[in-house]
Amino acid sequence: MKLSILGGGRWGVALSLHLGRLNHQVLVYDRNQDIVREINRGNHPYMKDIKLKGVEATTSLEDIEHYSDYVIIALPVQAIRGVIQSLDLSQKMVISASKGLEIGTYKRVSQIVREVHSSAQVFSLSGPSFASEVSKGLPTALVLAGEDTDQMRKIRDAFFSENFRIYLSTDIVGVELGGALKNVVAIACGISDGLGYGENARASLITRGLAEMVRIGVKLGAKRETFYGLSGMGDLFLTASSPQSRNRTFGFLIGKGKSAQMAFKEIGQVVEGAYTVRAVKKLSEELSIYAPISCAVYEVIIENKNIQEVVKSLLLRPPKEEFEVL
Ligand SMILES: NC(=O)C1=CN([C@@H]2O[C@H](COP(=O)(O)OP(=O)(O)OC[C@H]3O[C@@H](n4cnc5c(N)ncnc54)[C@H](O)[C@@H]3O)[C@@H](O)[C@H]2O)C=CC1
Ligand SMILES: O=C(CO)COP(=O)(O)O
Repeated sequence: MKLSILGGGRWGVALSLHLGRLNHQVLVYDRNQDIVREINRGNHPYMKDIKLKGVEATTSLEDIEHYSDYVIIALPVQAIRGVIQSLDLSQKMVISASKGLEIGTYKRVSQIVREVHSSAQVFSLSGPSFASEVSKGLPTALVLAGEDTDQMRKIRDAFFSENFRIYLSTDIVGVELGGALKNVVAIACGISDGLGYGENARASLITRGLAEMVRIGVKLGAKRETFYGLSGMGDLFLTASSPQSRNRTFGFLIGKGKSAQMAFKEIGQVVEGAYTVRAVKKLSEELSIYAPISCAVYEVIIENKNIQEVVKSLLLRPPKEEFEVL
């Protein structure tokens, strides 16, 4: 199969290597000439010791348009609308592998794609999957969500390997929201770790953060159970507890006293939760969704409020009266 990938960052390249190993032909698009050159010369840091003939890269969106009916999106979410407006995706099968919400519109990636290209078929690939591990072919399990189950099976079969298990879901809302919302909770966990609050605090944030993700998700039309699977709890657990995560690291640096600007600079890669948090804050206000952890993250990284005071008011908020499962 031929597939194109929008985005030659860590995730786009890791996916291209996985697909290349399965003998698919892959064309990666990125605006950065240096990345495109590295991929074409086979000297990208992820390509050491891997020689694949079928993986190429381009800076031309026109090349992408003519290459394949299957287009994977692995761009930072805030860049997606701008890039796909310059492409005709109307007859394409679009697989979003990006995780986040668009600032301003609060839209999920599949909604952005459908808004720009109403007849495109859109799927979401999500779950616990650090790019560095996928690039090395280490075992990973993901969820592919969408509406057209025949097409989903076809994509699943093309991507599937013993080290890349794919489960299917028809709850694209829940799968996309799980991938987007967990990044904000991971920032909260990073802040807590950076402040030295310990593992009890982190476990509580993960668990109550999941409750918050469920509340937001259900209100937006997702199925509750989806958040207890790979694309929800699975990815939350990975991102919130691993030093490999950019979102957790971003929070960690802030907990250690750095400003958001300094933390962005130090990481030098996309930190999706730092954008998604703006959408979550607005959604929680407009839809009256109780999301104290995400709102605390917003106060620290966007409003620059005193971190100790934000944490204190988070911990001192009144106990919940109602009985809950979580
Ligand atoms: N890195 C990971 O482990 C995983 C990342 N993801 C998701 O994939 C998406 C991309 O993440 P990464 O690849 O890690 O980011 P990255 O920071 O490594 O790379 C982003 C790439 O996008 C390119 N780019 C940015 N704006 C562009 C534009 N307007 N036009 C063309 N190219 C543009 C940059 O040149 C860069 O190569 C994010 O939504 C992330 O949450 C999902 C699963 C795993
Ligand atoms: O989504 C990811 C792993 O599933 C990557 O998380 P980070 O963007 O925080 O590194």
